[in-house]
Amino acid sequence: MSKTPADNHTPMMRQYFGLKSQHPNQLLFYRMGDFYELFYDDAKRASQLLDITLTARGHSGGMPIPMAGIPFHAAENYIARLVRMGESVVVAEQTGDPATSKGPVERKIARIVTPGTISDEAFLEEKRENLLLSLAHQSRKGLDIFGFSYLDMASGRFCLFEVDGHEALSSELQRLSPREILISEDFPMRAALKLEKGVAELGPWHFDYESSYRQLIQQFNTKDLSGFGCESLTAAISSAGALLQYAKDTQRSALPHIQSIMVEHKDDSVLIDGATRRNLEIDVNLTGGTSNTVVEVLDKCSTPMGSRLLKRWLHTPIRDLNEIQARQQVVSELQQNQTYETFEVPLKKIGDLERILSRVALRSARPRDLLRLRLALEATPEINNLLANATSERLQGLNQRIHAQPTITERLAKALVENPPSVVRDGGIFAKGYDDELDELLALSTNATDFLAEMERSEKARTGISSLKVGFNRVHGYYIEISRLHSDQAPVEYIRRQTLKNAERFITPELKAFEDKALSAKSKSLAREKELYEALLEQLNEILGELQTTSQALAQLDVLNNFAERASTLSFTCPELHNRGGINIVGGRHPVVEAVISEPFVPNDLNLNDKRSLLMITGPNMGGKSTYMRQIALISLLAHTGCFVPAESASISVVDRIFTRMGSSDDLAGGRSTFMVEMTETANILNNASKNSLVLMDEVGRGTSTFDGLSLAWAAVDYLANQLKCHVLFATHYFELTTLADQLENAANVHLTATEYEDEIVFLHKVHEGPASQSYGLQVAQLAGVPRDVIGHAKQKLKELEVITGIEFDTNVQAIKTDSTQSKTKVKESKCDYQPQQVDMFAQAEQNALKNSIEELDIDNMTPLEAISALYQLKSQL
Ligand SMILES: Nc1ncnc2c1ncn2[C@@H]1O[C@H](COP(=O)(O)OP(=O)(O)OP(=O)(O)O)[C@@H](O)[C@H]1O
Repeated sequence: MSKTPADNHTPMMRQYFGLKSQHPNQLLFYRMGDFYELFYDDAKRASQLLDITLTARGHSGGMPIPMAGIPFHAAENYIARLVRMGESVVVAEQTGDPATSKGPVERKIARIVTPGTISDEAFLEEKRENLLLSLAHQSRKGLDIFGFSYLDMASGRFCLFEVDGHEALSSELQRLSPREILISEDFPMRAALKLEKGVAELGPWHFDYESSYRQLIQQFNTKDLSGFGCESLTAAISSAGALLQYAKDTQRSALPHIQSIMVEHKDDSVLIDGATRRNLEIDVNLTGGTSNTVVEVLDKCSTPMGSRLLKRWLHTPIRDLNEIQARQQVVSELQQNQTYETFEVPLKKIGDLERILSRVALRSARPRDLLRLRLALEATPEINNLLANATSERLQGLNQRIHAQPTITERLAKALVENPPSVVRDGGIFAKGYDDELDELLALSTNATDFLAEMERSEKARTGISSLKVGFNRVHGYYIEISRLHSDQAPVEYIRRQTLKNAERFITPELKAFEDKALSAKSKSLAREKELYEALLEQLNEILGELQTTSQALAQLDVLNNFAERASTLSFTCPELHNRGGINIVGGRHPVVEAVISEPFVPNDLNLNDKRSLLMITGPNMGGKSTYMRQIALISLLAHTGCFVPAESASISVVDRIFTRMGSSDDLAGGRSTFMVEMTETANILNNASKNSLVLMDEVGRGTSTFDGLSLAWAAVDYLANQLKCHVLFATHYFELTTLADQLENAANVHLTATEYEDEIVFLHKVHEGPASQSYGLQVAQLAGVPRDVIGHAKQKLKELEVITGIEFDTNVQAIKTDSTQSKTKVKESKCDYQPQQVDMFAQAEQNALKNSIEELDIDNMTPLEAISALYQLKSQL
């Protein structure tokens, strides 16, 4: 930014600084004729981000002005790119007339585009909600309380809730994955949030509780907030006030589509922390992409709003049995006779009704939005008809909420041309016959020549003057010209306008009226179209509430219909949900792995109950342990959304939380090593799991030394089984832990099988009772392409360890084939008898080394000093 005193700047730059000072953190697009120009730091930043030329526009205050320019017709494209990068853009338009302006043309901020407040279709991702989140912090009774409120501007969905603690804060941030976050400048956890892009820091007064409260009651036109059940959520209310004001400022209008505020109760949903959400790859895979995710397999919704609602359901599984069962009933009903197919066609016509309605409310809907709205409304009676025969209560309820709107549908059909333009500005929106005045104006501007020729013909006939002509000139406008010879025959109502050498020119009241109309017909028709358009929006806004209800019901119907289609296509079954404890699954499958692999997926059972609440899972590398555990979590998660599940049958007790501690990744940016991350996640589980939680832990303890790791894993299993008594699947390569499972009353061992057949190892991916026998680590390493020399060396080393420990290891590294289709009659399963190997092996090796060291000591020839130092050395080997 320029450091020169304002007085030294040109008047235009002074105007620029005036506008810029109101938006210091946003990129200011300053309109200059056919360009938007950015100056100083904004120019530098935009040129970097958009890869556009950084140049200079003259001097001001004695210094060159860095400038980057964008042609105005291409601006939307650049703005969209910037917003996607998390930037906010402020557009200043010329509002004065350059011809009459003294000094710089007047300019005003015309719009503000920020990542979290966009509603324009071009800027939005179809299947992703675009959330603006606001966060406020309070310390209450020594707890860190975080007030959340978030708004999906493109649908008007506005929610709030509170959580305590940092873990919950980051978990919620991950669940909501907002595009823009508002925090107070004094928000204490700014750094811990690790937020860089899309964070707007506002003055603390924006979060003032009293004014926030007022903001909210004004928005909803209520006396207080008790009707929304959020009176006690003071931190959340503070955040919501800041959010609402920010949203209004950016839209520069009221927000009529925000009609209510919803309180999220954490007890209503199955809590899923950030790590679990990542591990389960709900809509984002572990590498950050969207392929091979649950959503990819599950989303065949007919409308974008259905796709977005589906994601929301998957991220917020519910615990209310009645609600789950209501959804299940609908899925069953729609699945019968493939009823879902009949809904797909009309649902596809509904399109993105939800977002169109928001643009209607914000008065930013485009003519094509209205066309799509019309098509959507035209499809609703068909859906009503289909639902008329529904038997489930939920479907009947949805039918009542889907309001066909014959009056407005008819009006839209009459109003709009077949192919409306993309913007209102250029007109051409309304069909002939919709508005007489507009028709006339359009006829005037397009048929002026016809009108004049017709007038000339009729006037000639009426007056009998053959030399009569109707013409136009810029100075005098329209006229009737009669040659001097015949001018005295002009009818009395002809008013003389101009006398030429050989002719007289006249005007008539009719021609004058035509002139008035024709000259301004174009601008008048545009103005009339705008007027009609606004009236149409106004009329739509009068029934906005009903339209929103309709669109919400249609989105629900779409998701449930999609569940029915998926259940049929992918052979999912309806799970039984209850509160009796335990999880029983027969023939369960992993929905994503099943869809991806070319071989048939091997289904597996699960039986967890009070007497068997913890399963210790062992088995060879590549055996399918992680897949098995993840499939249990996913089946459980899907069941809590009302979706059917990939299993032959499933009976699942409602869980309060799903925890997973799987895979390993470090968090170098956050200053945490792999082991630290692993332990933080473990601590979170041990501190927060309850009897009703489902806990999946994979290879806990492997990130540190064998003994430390084993001891930690041992103690964790003991705590989970004895203290927490939750449902636990614990996969491990520490075979020692299988003895613990034998000792614990409510734990059992299961293992995944592999078998050797004709010098080949075949992974059967089948879960059996009892512990596994070996890891096949070297074989898997060879399969992974570890060089033969290294495998050979490893085999040798294993042999040496065998000699030291006296234990015989399996070094028979054969050619390995992962073929689960191998006929089981041909293969002989490896025995599953427990042979403690790994840890004992190291323990034995260390004991032997210590023994050798003692034996090597020549005590007779040692000085006392040498003896004591040898003793220290031995002790250090313990
Ligand atoms: N039930 C199954 N049916 C068919 N293929 C399966 C099954 N389970 C796993 N697989 C296949 O085996 C591969 C390895 O599975 P997974 O990663 O679950 O093994 P793991 O036992 O966890 O291995 P590691 O101990 O090395 O982590 C999967 O990528 C999948 O292709």
